[in-house]
Amino acid sequence: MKPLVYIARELPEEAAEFLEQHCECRYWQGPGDITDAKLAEEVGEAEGLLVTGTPIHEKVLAAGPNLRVVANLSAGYNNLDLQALKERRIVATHTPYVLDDTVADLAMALLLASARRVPELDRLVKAGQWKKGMDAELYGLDVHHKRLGIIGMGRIGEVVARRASLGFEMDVAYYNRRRKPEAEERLGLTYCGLEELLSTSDFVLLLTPLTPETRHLMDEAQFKLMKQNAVFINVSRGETVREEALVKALEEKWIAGAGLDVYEQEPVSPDHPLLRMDHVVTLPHIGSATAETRINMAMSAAKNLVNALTGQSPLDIVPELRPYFL
Ligand SMILES: NC(=O)C1=CN([C@@H]2O[C@H](COP(=O)(O)OP(=O)(O)OC[C@H]3O[C@@H](n4cnc5c(N)ncnc54)[C@H](O)[C@@H]3O)[C@@H](O)[C@H]2O)C=CC1
Ligand SMILES: O=C(O)C(=O)CO
Repeated sequence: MKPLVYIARELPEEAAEFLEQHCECRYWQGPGDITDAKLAEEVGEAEGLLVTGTPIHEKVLAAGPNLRVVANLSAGYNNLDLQALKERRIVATHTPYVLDDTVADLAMALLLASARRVPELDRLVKAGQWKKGMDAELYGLDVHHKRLGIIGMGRIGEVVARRASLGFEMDVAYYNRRRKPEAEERLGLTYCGLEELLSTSDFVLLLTPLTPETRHLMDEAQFKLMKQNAVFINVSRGETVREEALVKALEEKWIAGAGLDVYEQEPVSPDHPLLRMDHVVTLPHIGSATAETRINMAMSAAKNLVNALTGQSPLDIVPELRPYFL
């Protein structure tokens, strides 16, 4: 008999077909995105769950007595209560590596768009406001040969660093939980403390996971350290930044601008002050959202789910749970 799995989101055809071959699949039918409360109602006898971002905590796990695996269709897994999973001996997986290039491209796109004011000037042209001779107040900032400070030099951080260093000849500095001498050598990176990184970088890119240590890592004190002509880019999770502090930093011109893919509340409220600022580029959490990469991520999550249910070791067990399942 095939194991029963509950799929809490839409999947590309390839991944759905693969899962159907190996599992009996039940799907969330909507409306809208599933909530943790709804998931607790739906899980029933399922042995496996496939989710993106839905909070998975004790109440959800307790509602599914047969659960053996939670496959998270994303690289970040801050939606998972790891302690509850560990106590119930339920393995959890994520989808690293397959999205690194795509997310790094998006980080560079945000950096370039913010520095060269691409969305703002696009709006100006389309509004028929292009006058001959460009006002100096619309000039942007150079990217090439500037200093990029990356906070969180992991898989994606390294791919961004390669683009910035080799492509744009930027001077790349980084701050990380641990130093990476091999990457320093290969990519010409400079390691520095957080304060030094913030006070010397022209662009600051946040790329850490969301954890209790990184929650509100960027607060008033950190924005105050940044240079007045520096730009802040966030591609990690919204809650790594105290948004109120970012708004203040932008309103009071402690920094020159920001490029954001993620927010404390998603979708961000339409009346959020950040959306009224021309010097802020806002994207709707699309770091990995290309057709090709979303298929690869879905296949990765599906294979992890099937492996776990058929007694093979899943490839991408979240690091904190590996010691208990490998
Ligand atoms: N905007 C988007 O669509 C996407 C966002 N992400 C976010 O990016 C994050 C990073 O992804 P990866 O590079 O794959 O993860 P990773 O685990 O390879 O890298 C994270 C790095 O952050 C460092 N780090 C962790 N805590 C830290 C701390 N307190 N201080 C300094 N450094 C710390 C780690 O040592 C590691 O080097 C994900 O956890 C996710 O939240 C990932 C993919 C897409
Ligand atoms: O993978 C992730 O962590 C995302 O945020 C979406 O791709």
